[in-house]
Order: sequence, then structure tokens, then C-alpha cells
Amino acid sequence: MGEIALNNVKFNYEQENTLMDICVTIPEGQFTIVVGPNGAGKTTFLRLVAGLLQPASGSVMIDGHDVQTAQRLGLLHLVPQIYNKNAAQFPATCGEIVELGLRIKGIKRKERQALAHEALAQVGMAEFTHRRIGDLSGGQQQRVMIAQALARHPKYLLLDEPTSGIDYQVSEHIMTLLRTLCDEGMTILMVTHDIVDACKVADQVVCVNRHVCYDGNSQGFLESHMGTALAWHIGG
Ligand SMILES: Nc1ncnc2c1ncn2[C@@H]1O[C@H](COP(=O)(O)OP(=O)(O)OP(=O)(O)O)[C@@H](O)[C@H]1O
Repeated sequence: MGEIALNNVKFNYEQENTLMDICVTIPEGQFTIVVGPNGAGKTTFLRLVAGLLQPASGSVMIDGHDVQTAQRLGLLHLVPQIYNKNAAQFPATCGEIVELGLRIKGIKRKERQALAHEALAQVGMAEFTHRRIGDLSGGQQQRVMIAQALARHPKYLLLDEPTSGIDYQVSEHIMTLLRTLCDEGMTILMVTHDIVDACKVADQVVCVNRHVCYDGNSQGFLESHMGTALAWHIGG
């Protein structure tokens, strides 16, 4: 069985101790959510797993590989936290954006287009295939970026607050879709503030507040901590 393993990871920006003593295992085939208050280090945690940041000490291993090797093998795909609307003003259509990830895989044009259309349909955006991404709302752009990840079908799908700015009905649909993908074998690692809704579909909760406050099953997290005013303050 594969896994993402963070072993004694420490990370600092300018200030000391952004993340400390992070020892977490995310098993293959599970749906794991990362929760915690603003500024707790959740995005930093995800960027360390994606290889966009390097630990000051400790290691991140993916299926026994270092992150750079895992990237080269195409094991990971990160959907970053949305989203600077100005960054999406380039003249590409939604279909072309989704296809981008497939070019790297050397898939031929016709097949790329079909896969892109299918992925856009999965997030309810098929009718936007030929629209410029810069003309879409922030939530619609976020759905296109999720479609891009789905089309690539990575083993490990990392998402940073994928449903922020997305309306409740579509959020629910995306959560169900991610659960289905997980049941079909994709490993999901998602940062979220929608703790209650995410716990309904997740297997594992990692609660971070510079260090790991909770690492266990989602039902246990809800039962033991959702009665408290700020669930993530346990142990912090
Ligand atoms: N590029 C950066 N340079 C310096 N400090 C940073 C940088 N990015 C984040 N930080 C700081 O590191 C800490 C953790 O930030 P991070 O974005 O990981 O938190 P988060 O838990 O994802 O927060 P939120 O829930 O608000 O998105 C915060 O104190 C933040 O101000």
C-alpha cells in the first residue's frame, strides 16, 4: 500500500515555527481533510506535500519516493486555493485549460478534447468548454481548475479549499464527486473550513494549528470535538 508520509516536518517562513513536529501518514485510497483556524499552516502543509515548499527539517515521502520523484512520476496534482481573478485573464478557453494537464501526458488531441469535456461535465461546466476562462466568475473558474485535476486522474489529488466561493448545491455535488473518486481508488487530501460537511465524506481528519492537534477518523473528530466552540483548539 502507498502513502504520503510526513516525518517530523518543520517549516518556517520569516517567523519561527510555522509548522512543527508534523508526523502524519495519509494512506492510499483514503479521503483526508486538513482543518484548523486561519493562519494555522494548512496551506503550508499542502504545499509541502506538493513539493512547492521544502521542509527546514524532516521529510515528505510519497509511496517511498521524495516529492520531486513523485511529481516526475505524475503521482500528484494540486488544485491551489483560488484565486486571483486577474491571473485568469489570458485568452484560453475552459476546454484548453483542462487539456493543458493532458498535454504533459502525451495524449492525442481528439482524446484530450473528449477527456476535457468529460471532466468539465463532472463539475457541471460542460457548456463552458468553449468560453474564455477569464470571462467566468471566481467559483466557475475554481470548478474548471478542479476539472483540470480530474482529467489528469492523479493517484493523489490535493485540494486547497476547493469549494470556497462555490454555492452550496455545487459544493455538495463536488464533495460527493470527490467521495466517488476516492471509492474508485483516488486518494484525496483536502484543506477545508467546511468541517461538518467535509466530515460526512472524509475518512480521516488532520487538525493542524502549527502542530498536529488531532489525527484520526472523521466521526471521532465530530463526536469528540464538534460540541466545543472551536473544535480545533483541542490540544492547541
Ligand atoms: N509566503 C509567506 N511568507 C511569509 N509568511 C507566510 C507566507 N505564507 C503564509 N505565511 C504565514 O504562515 C502562517 C500559515 O499560513 P497558511 O497559509 O499555511 O495558513 P492556513 O491555515 O492555510 O490559513 P487560512 O485558513 O487563513 O487559509 C500564517 O501565519 C501566514 O501569515
